Amino acid sequence: KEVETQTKLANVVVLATGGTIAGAGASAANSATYQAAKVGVEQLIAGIPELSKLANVRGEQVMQIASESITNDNLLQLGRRVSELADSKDVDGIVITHGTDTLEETAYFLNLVEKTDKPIIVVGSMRPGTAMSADGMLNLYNAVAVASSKEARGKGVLVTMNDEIQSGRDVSKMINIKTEAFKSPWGPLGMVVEGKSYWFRLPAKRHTMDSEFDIKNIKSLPDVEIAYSYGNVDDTAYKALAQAGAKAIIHAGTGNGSVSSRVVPALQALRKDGVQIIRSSHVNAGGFVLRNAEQPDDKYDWVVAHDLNPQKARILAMVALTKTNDSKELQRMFWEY
Ligand SMILES: NC(=O)C[C@H](N)C(=O)O
Repeated sequence: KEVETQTKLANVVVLATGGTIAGAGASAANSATYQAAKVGVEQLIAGIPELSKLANVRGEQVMQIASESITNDNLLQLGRRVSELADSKDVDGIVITHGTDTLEETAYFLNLVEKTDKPIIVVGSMRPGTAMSADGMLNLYNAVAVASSKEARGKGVLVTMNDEIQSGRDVSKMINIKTEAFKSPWGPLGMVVEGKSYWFRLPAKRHTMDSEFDIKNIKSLPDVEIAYSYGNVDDTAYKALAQAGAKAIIHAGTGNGSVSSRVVPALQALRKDGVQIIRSSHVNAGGFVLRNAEQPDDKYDWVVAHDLNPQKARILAMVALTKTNDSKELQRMFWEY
């Protein structure tokens, strides 16, 4: 009996959303020119017969889109379905196939709002399945392997790309033309090799079970927008975004989230009008914005995004604003998550 329970395969659901992992090109030479979101989840699963040795796998097509087109409503729809499945007794782990362009945003969103310690793995590919040396098959195999493992429980939402297990909070797409596209400034949590996971570190930030956010209590997400900074920038974009209704503006700043002197007065005025100003950095290998460095955040009542890049800062700001509009509370959340 004991042997029987030990060898019982986990039940893993693959939720498919589209992306290049479901992409198809005209020829095997097309690694970069193809259409994303073409292949259905049943075909993806059927293409990897070895999955049946890892887990009892079933698929669900939640949507079929390229991830650059994901909306807040799509995020909520996916988040709710993940939550329903996580609550179900006959589901042990969940894999989400996703386009890589916004994979880091979805993974972080789920990491914040899913109240479960069951493994949730988000996975994509850099090449369509029709291409030579396509990476989707192995990435998905690895995702199912991690989703069906007991060791992956309680580690927050994870991403399996290029044999690495990354924290969904930390990981970002750093380059768009290589299969080693996904990196975290703080390193991967582990490796997955031939269906077995090897762990090296744990996430330190609050997530899933330890999060104060719950998808079940989120009806809609507020409008949070990003304005990109560079030399010669002016305040046009910031003002336009606020006028269009943004509740918070993520300043995708240079360096330490620094703000051009041409923009500072507009941001001070917008904050006085109630818009939250959140300073992040768009430096490539990962920013690290410190409070009251470069700008007097205490004086202006601005928030800093810590090490979150602008697109991840937008996700946390949206989720946080469903609970509070107090800038001190927002700052606490930016340190803790
Ligand atoms: N590699 C990819 O998946 C890119 C694609 N544009 C997507 O995010 O859906």
